[in-house]
Amino acid sequence: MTIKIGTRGSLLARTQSGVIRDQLIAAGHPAELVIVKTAGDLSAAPVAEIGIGVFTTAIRNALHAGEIDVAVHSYKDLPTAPDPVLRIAAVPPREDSRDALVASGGRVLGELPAGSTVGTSAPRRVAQLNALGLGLEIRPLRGNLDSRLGKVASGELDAVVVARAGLVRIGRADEVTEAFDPVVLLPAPAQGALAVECRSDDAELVSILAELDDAPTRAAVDAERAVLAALEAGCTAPVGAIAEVVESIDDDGRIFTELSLRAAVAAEDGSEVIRSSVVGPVDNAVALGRELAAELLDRGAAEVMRNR
Ligand SMILES: NCc1[nH]cc(CCC(=O)O)c1CC(=O)O
Repeated sequence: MTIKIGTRGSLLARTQSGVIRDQLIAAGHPAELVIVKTAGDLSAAPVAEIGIGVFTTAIRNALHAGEIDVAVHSYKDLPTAPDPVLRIAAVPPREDSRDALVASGGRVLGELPAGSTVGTSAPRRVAQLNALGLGLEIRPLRGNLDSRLGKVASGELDAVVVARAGLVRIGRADEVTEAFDPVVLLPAPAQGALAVECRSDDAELVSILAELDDAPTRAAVDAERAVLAALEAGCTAPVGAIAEVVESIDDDGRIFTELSLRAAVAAEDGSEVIRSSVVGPVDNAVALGRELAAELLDRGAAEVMRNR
């Protein structure tokens, strides 16, 4: 039986699903891509208007209906609420999680004069860019990566901000003029990671896909998404989070691994940013995320997010 992998039709989606297909084939499991159209492909409206799950609902429906066996999602596009009959059977090793600037003339952010136009529709990016106080003119931006980059090439915009992982996957990482340190721009929870999903009752596929799982990546995205879920915020919320498995040394000089998690909530006009961080056991990722969210809420995160 050939494993049917459902994917969106964009170059990015086909490329990242193609990598999973090739890995399955290499492991001796015949597999093929099936293109599924999603609401996010049919509308150019901002994601905040079309709603959470615009890129993933149609693909999940195809999985429910048995039209496909596996779905490959950009993890950050998935709603935080788990699907009762589906399972994320693998989270492969993460690509670069950082946001990236693509500016004309090879410029970095600090070289853009006040009044420069920067395209992005993600409230999280808008909020954090505004908070830098550089006087940038933020312009709405949607569509596939190719058309976004085209707006810089054509001179319509001075720059755009996109996920670096997307450009790496489609072979255009060389167009990045600055990759933002998370201190400047905290990425979306799970940015740069993939979620490989199948029906939970498909035991054979669950175990085949488990081979593609990367435990440190899974721990990191679990923590980041726990922050988002506990803030009751979706993928369009002005919430950034990044977790990394780091090495620490205990009192006896022994090296051990821990999960380091940072998160930020920002008002869309950039007037307020609340940041916090926590370090804890890798096997406690979700609890760590909830702990950090509770601290952000204590410090007024709900108020800041409402201020949009
Ligand atoms: N919201 C759309 C989306 N979903 C995943 C990626 C990029 C790849 C990734 O983060 O894994 C993008 C584009 C972007 O944010 O620039």
